[in-house]
Amino acid sequence: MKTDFKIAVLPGDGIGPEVVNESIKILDAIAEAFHYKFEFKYGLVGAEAIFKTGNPLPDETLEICKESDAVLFGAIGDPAFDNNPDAKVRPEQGLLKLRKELGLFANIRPLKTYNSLIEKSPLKKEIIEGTDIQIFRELVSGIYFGEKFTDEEVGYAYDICKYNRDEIAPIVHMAFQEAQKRRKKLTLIDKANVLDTSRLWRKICKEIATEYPDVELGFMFVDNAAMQLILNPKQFDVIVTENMFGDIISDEASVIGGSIGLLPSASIGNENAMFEPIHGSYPQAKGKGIANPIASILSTAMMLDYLKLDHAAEKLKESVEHAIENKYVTIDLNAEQPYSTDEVGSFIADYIKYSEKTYYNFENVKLGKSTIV
Ligand SMILES: NC(=O)C1=CN([C@@H]2O[C@H](COP(=O)(O)OP(=O)(O)OC[C@H]3O[C@@H](n4cnc5c(N)ncnc54)[C@H](O)[C@@H]3O)[C@@H](O)[C@H]2O)C=CC1
Ligand SMILES: CC(C)CC(=O)C(=O)O
Ligand SMILES: [Mg+2]
Repeated sequence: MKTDFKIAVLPGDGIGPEVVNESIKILDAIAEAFHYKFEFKYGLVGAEAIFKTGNPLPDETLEICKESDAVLFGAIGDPAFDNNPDAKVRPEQGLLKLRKELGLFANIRPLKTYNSLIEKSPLKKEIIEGTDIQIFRELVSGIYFGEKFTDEEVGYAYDICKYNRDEIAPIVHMAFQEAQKRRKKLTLIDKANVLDTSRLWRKICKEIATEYPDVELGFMFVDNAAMQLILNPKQFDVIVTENMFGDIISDEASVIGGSIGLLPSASIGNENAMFEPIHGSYPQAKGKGIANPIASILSTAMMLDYLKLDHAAEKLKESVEHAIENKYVTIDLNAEQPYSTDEVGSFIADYIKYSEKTYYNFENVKLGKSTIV
């Protein structure tokens, strides 16, 4: 079994470095508890990379990612660019190019509720309790990657949305396969009453559905889906959707869980994989130690799953649940007694180390083997 892993670490901008730092702390704890070795190689991306090199995705960063077993990504984005519509080079271009170059066609965004956080959501308890959704967002095509044009003088611009079968079918298969492992319900969210691209998605979904007869396939227009997600989220099991709709509805859906700072994601390709919170660089919080690190930490758990370190991934998810159940959370989830980004990360890391050692001791005593710790 492989025990040594090369991890590319791209902290990025704003709160990116702070939350990724907690993920590294967690991986150090996992390495100690499970006897794995993680070798970290850091790369520049986003605004930080533009400031230092003029390029939002330097070649060296891409190389580091391609040579790694997995990529851990923080967030990019900076007000210097958000407030300047004339900027020709932008941090977001670095992230988009990275996803494209690594072929990360499927962005998987799980969403669930935690019993101790139910009251944190502005939505009613009976509506959200027990919500468990997997959003499969297409990540390297669609309007974010189509041809663009701006004529500032006349005030004219466009962004083209294009899809072809090869860009749609792989993620649809993935979503069907996930639904088969779960409650066997897949919903395509689209705008097929208006968009040709959406009609193509529907056609391909219907064709592929014949290969998964045990899964119930449904369709919903994105405007209705935006409403249904907060009116009745439990009707959804697995959602599959195009790039921009997936981006928007997943931020909306994060309200169900209580904070966007909880939502992780895995961006999967045929040869590479990257793990990133769904949130952005939250520049207002930069350096204040208030950012919720759990989205990054749960993205790390998804990375451990991807690396087939199942026991470590389970332990990490259990440790996060333990922190949440004990209200060891940041200000977005507990304004009365908030813990800092660093304190939440350390609490989770310590739980991994302590409880894993206890676990091994217990097992060894039971099985009569020599003690590992
Ligand atoms: N994947 C990425 O790197 C993304 C980057 N961005 C970039 O991030 C910058 C800021 O964009 P916004 O639209 O403000 O989105 P954002 O996700 O950074 O922040 C929106 C709001 O979500 C909350 N939030 C976000 N992360 C949180 C965390 N870890 N803990 C607690 N609360 C958290 C805050 O209330 C914040 O005001 C922009 O430059 C944007 O382009 C936006 C989305 C994704
Ligand atoms: C900043 C965008 C490129 C990405 C985004 O909002 C996301 O992936 O959630
Ligand atoms: Mg987004």
